Amino acid sequence: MTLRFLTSGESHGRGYLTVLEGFPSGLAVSLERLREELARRRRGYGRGARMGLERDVLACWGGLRDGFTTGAPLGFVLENTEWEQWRPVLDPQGVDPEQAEARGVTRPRPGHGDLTGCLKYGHGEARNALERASARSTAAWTVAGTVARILLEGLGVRVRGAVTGLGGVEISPPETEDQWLRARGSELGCPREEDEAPWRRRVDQAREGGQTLGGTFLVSLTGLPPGLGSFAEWDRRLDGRLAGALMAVPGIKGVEVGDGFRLAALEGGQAHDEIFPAPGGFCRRTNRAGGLEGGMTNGEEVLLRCAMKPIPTLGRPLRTLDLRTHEAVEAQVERGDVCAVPSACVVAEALAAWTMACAAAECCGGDRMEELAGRFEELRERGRWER
Ligand SMILES: Cc1cc2nc3c(=O)[nH]c(=O)nc-3n(C[C@H](O)[C@H](O)[C@H](O)COP(=O)(O)O)c2cc1C
Ligand SMILES: C=C(O[C@@H]1CC(C(=O)O)=C[C@@H](OP(=O)(O)O)[C@H]1O)C(=O)O
Repeated sequence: MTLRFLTSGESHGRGYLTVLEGFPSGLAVSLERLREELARRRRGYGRGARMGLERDVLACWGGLRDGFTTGAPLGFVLENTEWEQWRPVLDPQGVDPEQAEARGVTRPRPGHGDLTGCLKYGHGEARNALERASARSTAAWTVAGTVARILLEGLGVRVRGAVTGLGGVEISPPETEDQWLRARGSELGCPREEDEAPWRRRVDQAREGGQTLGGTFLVSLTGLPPGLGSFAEWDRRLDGRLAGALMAVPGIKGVEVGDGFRLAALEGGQAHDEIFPAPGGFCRRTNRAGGLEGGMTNGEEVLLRCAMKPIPTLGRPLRTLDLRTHEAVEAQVERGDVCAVPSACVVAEALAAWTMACAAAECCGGDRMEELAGRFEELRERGRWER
């Protein structure tokens, strides 16, 4: 069994549809929980005006009855509350030509999908491209990922995230459970209060200069048994699948597993996590591998670090070409975010959860949650190896 999801929708369109398939019956899914993660995804000092104007209005279309999955495909609708204003520009059956022209984007923004989207799909201006390239779609992904996260929680697996750098101001990763918890609730995704003020100053400084920022964040998954994923084929390797999922978050340019790039400079004797006997089994004293060896979970914490590039829409625009006149111009200035790293972290948590839930479902199968949970527990037992 595998899980899959598809979405349809545009950034300023009517909203997003998300259809999820392959979930077992009997999983308790609370819409409030989905709304909580959607609210987290909107967070962040440095997000633009739109976050204040709009709400994520979520409804379930199918697959849930009285709070439990039935085994049927799950459908969710996320309405865009600004749709009526945009209808003349984006109506599926007849737009107002004047309004569509006025909202055309002919000066593509370097760093966004505008130019290549036009070339690829044959559009004369970038409205169609940016509507689907926009990270607004990550709200729909967050819905799917949160259902996966709820499934993982039912198996005793936890997913956490924390921001570790904004605009070059790096901080140390969370060290305690309280710091992870603080990061979860903080609008900056920040594990420690004292680290927030320098980040806010950095965002203010960028905004005043018409600039934007990127940053770094961590995603952690704990409570995993050894043996999810496989080395049997390249596309079953879980490190590749997780990195691919996180790399798909708009703006992410780097993903590191465990000590990642730092391992390259070490000798083997310093780089690997030695295995020691422990009462009833074995243990590790380090986790440089980030919980993944041979394309499989090894039972340690899975730790992934992502780097996000600065937002491409700048108040002080970059040089580009006009798609109609081919003259050198400045890129289109749209309202936008100065920094979206804390939001991207929530999306990455959701996609990491999705990928891990797929691996769990593939490994343990089952039409009912109790079957999946039972087999997952067997895997855990096996992994204990009398630990
Ligand atoms: C939550 C979130 C919000 C974003 N907000 C904006 C924005 O307001 N303006 C913008 O130009 N890019 C924004 N981006 C980044 C673009 O979506 C991204 O840079 C673009 O899709 C190209 O990324 P890629 O080259 O990694 O695919 C945002 C990204 C995320 C994850
Ligand atoms: C709407 C969201 O993010 C949007 C992602 C985005 C982009 O270009 O990726 C551009 C901005 O939209 P607009 O140009 O309409 O202001 C963000 O607000 C969201 O996260 O819900």
